[in-house]
Amino acid sequence: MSASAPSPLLALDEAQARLIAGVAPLPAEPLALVDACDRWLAQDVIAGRTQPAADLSAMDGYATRADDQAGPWRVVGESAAGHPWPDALAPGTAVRLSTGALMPPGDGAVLLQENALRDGDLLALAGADGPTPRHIRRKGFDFAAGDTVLAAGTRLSPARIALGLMSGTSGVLVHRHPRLAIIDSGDELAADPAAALPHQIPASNGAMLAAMTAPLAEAVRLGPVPDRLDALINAFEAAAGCDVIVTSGGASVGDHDLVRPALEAWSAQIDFWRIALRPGKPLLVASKGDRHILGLPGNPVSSHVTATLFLLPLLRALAGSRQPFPLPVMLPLADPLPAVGNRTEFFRARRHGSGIAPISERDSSALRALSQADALIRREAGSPPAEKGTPVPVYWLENGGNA
Ligand SMILES: Nc1nc2c(c(=O)[nH]1)N[C@H]1C(S)=C(S)[C@@H](COP(=O)(O)OP(=O)(O)OC[C@H]3O[C@@H](n4cnc5c(N)ncnc54)[C@H](O)[C@@H]3O)O[C@H]1N2
Ligand code: MOO
Repeated sequence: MSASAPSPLLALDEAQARLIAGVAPLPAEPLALVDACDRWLAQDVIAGRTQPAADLSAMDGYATRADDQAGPWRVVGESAAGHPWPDALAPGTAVRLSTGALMPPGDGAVLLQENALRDGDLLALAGADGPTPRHIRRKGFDFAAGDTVLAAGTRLSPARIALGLMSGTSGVLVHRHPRLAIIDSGDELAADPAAALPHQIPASNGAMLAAMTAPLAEAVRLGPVPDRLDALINAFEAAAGCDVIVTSGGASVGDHDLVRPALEAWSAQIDFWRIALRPGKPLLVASKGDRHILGLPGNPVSSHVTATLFLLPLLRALAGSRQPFPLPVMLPLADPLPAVGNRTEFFRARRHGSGIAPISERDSSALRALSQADALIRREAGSPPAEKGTPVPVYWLENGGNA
C-alpha cells in the first residue's frame, strides 16, 4: 500500500483479512464425482489404478520386437483398443496396432502405418523411419496406483473430474455449498422492472448478486424489503437458516439507511462498517452465531465491486477454498488514469489488445459502463496519476473477461 493521508476508514486488505479470519469450510458431504464440478474437495483423491495400466501404442501402425527393426515381417494378429494381443512376438513377426491399444508383451517398438507397406500378411518398410519405441506410452507415465492425484482443498474442474474418474474414483467428499439469503432493501425498489414508477427503480441488485453467486451457493431471494426496522428484522428472521445473509442498499448514513440499526436490534455483532474502498465505502460486515452477514451498498457498481471483493471470497472460503480472494494480473494501461483519493479505487476496464483500457464513466450507479467492463483495475489510495503504459493490477470479472 502506498502512503496516503490518514484515513478513519478500514483499509481494504485489513477488511478482507478480517472477513475470513476464523472462517472454516462447511462440513463435507458425499457426491458423485460427475456432479461435483466447481466444488472443493474435502479429501485427497488417491489413484486406485495406474494410467496407463500397461504400455500402449500412441499411434496406428504395427508392433515389432525392439530388436527387430529392419523387416520384412509377417503380420500374425491384431491388438486393437479393448482387444489386446496376448503373446510375445517372435522375431520376424508383427501385430497390427491401433491408437490406445496395448503393446504385445516384451520389449517392443511401433512402426507407423505411413512408413509401412502391407501386402496380405507381409509387411515391409516403406520409408526411412523404422519401428521406434518413441510411439509407446509407458505404463504409469501419467500416474500410478497410490499417487495423490488431487489434494484436499482443490476445486473440481472438468479436467480434474476426468482425472479423478481415470484414477478409478467415482464418488468424493466435497464441502457443502453455503446457503445464501439475498435481500434487496429500499422503499424505492420495484419488484417488476416493467412497472417501476418515476419515483421507483427496478430491484436489480438482488438478481445480479444471485447470478454472481450461482456457481457457489444455494441462494434464496427476499424482498424488496421496505425501509422499516421491523421489516428488515423480519427479513433477517426469514433468512436465519442460511449460512450467509447479504443485503444491498441502506448501508450508508442517511435517515433511511437502516441495515446497521436493524442488525443491532436483531442482536447481530457488527464486525466493521465503512472501508477505504471506492466504490463500496459503506460496506458492513457482521455476524450472528455462525451466520455471516454482509451489508453491501445499494449503488449497483458498489454492490458488484463489494460482492467481487467480499461476498464471493467469503462464499469460496465457506465452500472450502484456501485461496478465496481474486488474484490480479499485471497489464499495461491503454489510457492514463487520474490520481486516487484516500480510498483504494477499482476502475471498470476493458481488454484492449495486450493491455487494459479504463472506462471513462465512473459513477457508481452506471450499469451500462459496468456491463461493458470485463475487468477491474486496482489503484491504491493516494496513488499519483498513471500514464499510458504503466503496468497496473487487473482483476478479471467472474464472467471470464467476456462482458
Ligand atoms: N452523506 C453521505 N452520503 C453518502 C455516503 C456518505 O459517506 N455520506 N456514502 C455514499 C456512498 S459511497 C454510497 S455507495 C451510497 C450507498 O448507500 P446505501 O448503501 O445506503 O444505498 P441506498 O442509499 O439505499 O441506495 C443507493 C442507490 O442504490 C440504489 N439501490 C438500492 N438498492 C438497490 C437494488 N436492490 N437494486 C438496484 N438499485 C438499488 C438506490 O435506489 C440508490 O439510487 O451512499 C452514498 N451516500
Ligand atoms: O463508494 Mo460508494 O460505493 O461509491 O458510491
